[in-house]
Amino acid sequence: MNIAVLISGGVDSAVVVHKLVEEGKHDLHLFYIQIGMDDDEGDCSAEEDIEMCTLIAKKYGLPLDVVSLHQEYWDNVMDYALRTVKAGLTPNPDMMCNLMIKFGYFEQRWGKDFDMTATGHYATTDCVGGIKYLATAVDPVKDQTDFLAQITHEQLEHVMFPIGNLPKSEVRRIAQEVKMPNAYRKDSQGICFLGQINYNDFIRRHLGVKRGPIIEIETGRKLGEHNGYWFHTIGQRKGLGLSGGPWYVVKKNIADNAIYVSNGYGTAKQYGRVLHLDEMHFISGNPWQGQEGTFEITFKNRHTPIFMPARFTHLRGSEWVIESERDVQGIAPGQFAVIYDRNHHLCYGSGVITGQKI
Ligand SMILES: Nc1ncnc2c1ncn2[C@@H]1O[C@H](COP(=O)(O)OP(=O)(O)OP(=O)(O)O)[C@@H](O)[C@H]1O
Repeated sequence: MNIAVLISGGVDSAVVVHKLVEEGKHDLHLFYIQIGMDDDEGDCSAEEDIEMCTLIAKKYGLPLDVVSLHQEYWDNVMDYALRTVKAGLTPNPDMMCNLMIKFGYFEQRWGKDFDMTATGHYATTDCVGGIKYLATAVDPVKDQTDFLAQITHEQLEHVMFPIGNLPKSEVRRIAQEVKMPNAYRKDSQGICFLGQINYNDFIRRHLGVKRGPIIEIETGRKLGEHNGYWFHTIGQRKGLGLSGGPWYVVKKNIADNAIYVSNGYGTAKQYGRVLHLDEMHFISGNPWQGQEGTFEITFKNRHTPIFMPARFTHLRGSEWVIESERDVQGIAPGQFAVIYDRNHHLCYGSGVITGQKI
């Protein structure tokens, strides 16, 4: 098979290369996607990544192309992130990055010329009734299906995740055993390609600062001031600068730039059980097509190893409702809720959270 391998300079995608080479039956072509910062400052982390990718390509005698999707990234992913926070909602840039960059523009320009594209995402695929589904990784802590749940079926058909069936510890062990140049490199952190930049700095640069009140929701008492509702997300605790905490953001009022908070770890205002979804996207089609009623699922509304059991009901069009069996912390409109089967093996897709009723 002719395979395009997306490598980042990190250990996961390096082990993907090793595993595919080991299979001994593929022609591999490595690609590094360059994004760069939004100003034209040099990007040292990219230089280091490219150096690492070059060493990996040399080690296995494989071709490596460094391709740029700089403009596409800023025009799509970051524009989406800014529009979403400006509307008072919570974005998920990683989700959009996979949909639009790694499996979007990359596929259209380069991936399409190969039989398959391989990445180091922690995810798997499974075939049920002749249909390919996205499925969870064996390592629940590393599972990244919640960042992949917007991809299309066409994209899924063309992608493979060669390390999704390995625990992270095993991936590291392989990297050390084969003396991969990055075997001891730290895992990347942060949003997608933006590992190195501070997200708050980015928002500040584009949306500026606008002082507004922080109000205790139960009493209406003003407790302090914030620098703009766009810096705060429902369910968030950090960065409020209030004493006598913990304080959690439980509501935002965009019109008057007010943030509402509630005190204490167990504050009821922080939790909900009902999540309304719109724009529900099923990667491999609606698994309950033609069936009426309520379906048993598990779901996530944030990047966490915990899958929450729930019931899932179709309302109308692309609107669905999740009724969680347990309290859900920080239900943030704009975020995606990712839907899995009851055993959290198959990932069916995701929808955008529009609101909640407690
Ligand atoms: N700059 C890039 N160029 C090409 N592919 C990339 C790039 N960044 C990430 N990828 C691909 O997407 C996968 C998941 O990216 P993520 O940012 O989650 O990295 P990760 O899980 O730390 O993996 P790695 O250890 O390979 O960096 C990577 O394993 C790689 O296949």
